[in-house]
Amino acid sequence: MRTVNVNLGDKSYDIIIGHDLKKQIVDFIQGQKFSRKALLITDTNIAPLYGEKVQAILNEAGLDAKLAVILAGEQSKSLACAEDLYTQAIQHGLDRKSPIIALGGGVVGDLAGFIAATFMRGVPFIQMPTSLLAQVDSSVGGKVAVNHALGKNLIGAFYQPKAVFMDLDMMKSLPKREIATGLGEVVKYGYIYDKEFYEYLLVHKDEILDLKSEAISHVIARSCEIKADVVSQDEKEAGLRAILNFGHTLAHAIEKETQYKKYNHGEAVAIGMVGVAKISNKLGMIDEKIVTDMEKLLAMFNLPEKAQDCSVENIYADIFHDKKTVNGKVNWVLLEEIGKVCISSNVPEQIVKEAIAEILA
Ligand SMILES: NC(=O)c1ccc[n+]([C@@H]2O[C@H](COP(=O)([O-])OP(=O)(O)OC[C@H]3O[C@@H](n4cnc5c(N)ncnc54)[C@H](O)[C@@H]3O)[C@@H](O)[C@H]2O)c1
Ligand SMILES: O=C(O)C(=O)C[C@@H](O)[C@H](O)[C@H](O)COP(=O)(O)O
Ligand SMILES: [Zn+2]
Repeated sequence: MRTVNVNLGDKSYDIIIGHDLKKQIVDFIQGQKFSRKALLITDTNIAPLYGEKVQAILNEAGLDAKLAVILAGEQSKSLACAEDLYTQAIQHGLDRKSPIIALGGGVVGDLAGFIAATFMRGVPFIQMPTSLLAQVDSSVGGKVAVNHALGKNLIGAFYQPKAVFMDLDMMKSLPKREIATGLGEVVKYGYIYDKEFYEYLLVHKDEILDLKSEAISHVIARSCEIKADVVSQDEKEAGLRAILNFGHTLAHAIEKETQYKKYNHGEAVAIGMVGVAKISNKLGMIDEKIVTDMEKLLAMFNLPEKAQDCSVENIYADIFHDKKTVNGKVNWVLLEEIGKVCISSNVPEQIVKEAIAEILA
């Protein structure tokens, strides 16, 4: 078992990574002053696999947790779905000290966290991520949100969980495509922060894809350490935290333009990273070889480098809804070298449009 701490003063919390975390979960909950009524939010794929098992653990810890099951998929990250969950929380009798527990991938985590942040102006929140993407990224750092028709994650908050419990055994039921999507965010950490980690990914790619225990737990723990390190320095994205958005300006536009159906988030991030690497190359910041090596690494992890069914004009229009856009200027996270990025709002329109054209199939 490994523990990574997210150091945020009185909002600090632990990420517990391991197998069979029943004891850790029970001990943690019994050490809190939670009310008995709780809401365990999960989705239609995860409920039959782990819903009752986790409900029983919560019960053993003294909670009366109602299992609330949302439809699996990005479409559920909506205000309509949030409204239904508020109703279930009220009907089950939750109060201000009642915990909300997210058992699922990033969709469940972002949505449940949004409910926890807003229900009764904020109730305790616990993350139990079940997808690789959620374990390496979305369950850590406190970004919670739902989507708006005009863009991704536009309605949300920064709301930290009280604890994150990652059961590595849950990875066994994860479809292969979801492993790849998680690896999209993992690759991101190498490029933005840690060249050694990037090299580890290259050397150990087969063990990672086969979910070999040592390799996958290192990948998850190192990803959490990097994210915790960044978030601890800049919880609310005043500056540094924007590096975690590497590739996301284009990714979110691609997801929206394809109605969140064609590309998973991590796949869109892969394409978006190629896009910003191309922009960085066109600006003379990096050699073309870094871009082609990135394409090769992503392909090794079964990730796409080009997006279908999008137009340059639509993607270009969407990027202005990005949360890093200020006064009509997009703040781009650009690559300086492997392991180092910088932020720049000074990228000519022509270069952006050329790069977008090159990542569209
Ligand atoms: N808050 C953040 O910091 C942050 C970071 C990255 C991504 N995100 C968000 O996360 C979402 C993507 O997360 P995701 O990739 O986990 O998607 P997801 O939640 O849709 O999960 C992917 C699929 O895998 C299934 N699944 C999850 N765990 C499983 C398991 N153990 N066994 C079998 N099936 C399982 C789900 O039911 C779903 O069908 C996006 O909305 C993205 O914007 C948020
Ligand atoms: O935690 C962060 O900060 C991130 O940017 C992590 C991203 O992987 C994640 O997709 C995030 O939700 C995107 O943030 P947003 O502010 O662009 O919605
Ligand atoms: Zn992301």
